[in-house]
Amino acid sequence: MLKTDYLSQLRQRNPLIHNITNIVVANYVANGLLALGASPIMSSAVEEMDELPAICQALVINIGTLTAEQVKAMLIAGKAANRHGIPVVLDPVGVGATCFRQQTVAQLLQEIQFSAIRGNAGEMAYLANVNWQTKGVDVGQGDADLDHVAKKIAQQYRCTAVISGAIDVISDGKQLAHIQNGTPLFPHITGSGCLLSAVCGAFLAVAQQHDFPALVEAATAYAIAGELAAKNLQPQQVGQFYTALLDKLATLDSTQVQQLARIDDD
Ligand SMILES: Nc1ncnc2c1ncn2[C@@H]1O[C@H](COP(=O)(O)OP(=O)(O)O)[C@@H](O)[C@H]1O
Ligand SMILES: Cc1ncsc1CCOP(=O)(O)O
Ligand SMILES: [Mg+2]
Repeated sequence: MLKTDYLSQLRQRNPLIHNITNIVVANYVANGLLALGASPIMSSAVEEMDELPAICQALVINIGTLTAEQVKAMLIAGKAANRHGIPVVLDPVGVGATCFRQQTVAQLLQEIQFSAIRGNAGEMAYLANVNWQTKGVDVGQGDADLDHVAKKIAQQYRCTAVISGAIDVISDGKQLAHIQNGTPLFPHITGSGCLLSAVCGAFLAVAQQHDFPALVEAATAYAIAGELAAKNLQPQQVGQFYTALLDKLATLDSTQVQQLARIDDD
């Protein structure tokens, strides 16, 4: 049962969301945030990383196509965001794939306080040091206890962990929520997880530190937008889904989200 309506506040307040993200999805994420009612700025120039957190309401750090220059930018921006008290989201894209990603994520987690970490089960199992067969940036294979993984990450990094998948698992280290909404079409477009991480940032931007309920609503609203976008589409109509998701993010309303939400919260 969803009792919050941060979506309406997001639409009213149009929060400015700073994204340090990857070259694969930047345009799609910007359009997805705009459709939802937020205002995106995509930037990773070290020259402006100290200034942006003063005018933004959240920062989203995504390591998808990481460079040494971007690492510097992420550290400056993340620390400045902490000083300004704005929420920071980490999307550890493909963290298990290379040493560079592993070392960078370890440093980011060491030096920046994140409000949320959002990844697929492969990425989050890696962060929890739990066995999983990762596959690049995709989810890979495994049978880990994702409730344990989410709680462990949330406790270890004093944040809220969002593990996306057929069932999203969200925990603040104590509470747990399982979101059944979504569509199998999601994993067939690139950027679906990166956009979810940015949507998490937009909801945190208006949540006044009520992170857990805001992230439950963010993941539920996003999954429902996908469900509605996938209606009447064939499994191979991935291009239609890609654009229909933007349309549904633009037209989604809180009543729909509350009516269609399928959440088991413990
Ligand atoms: N098999 C699935 N069935 C339904 N929804 C899914 C499935 N896999 C992922 N999703 C949804 O897709 C969105 C992106 O998550 P995911 O694909 O896990 O991220 P990533 O692209 O980082 O791997 C989330 O809203 C998640 O709930
Ligand atoms: C394919 C790819 N390679 C580096 S980043 C990226 C996009 C990943 O996007 P998502 O995690 O949302 O699927
Ligand atoms: Mg991803």
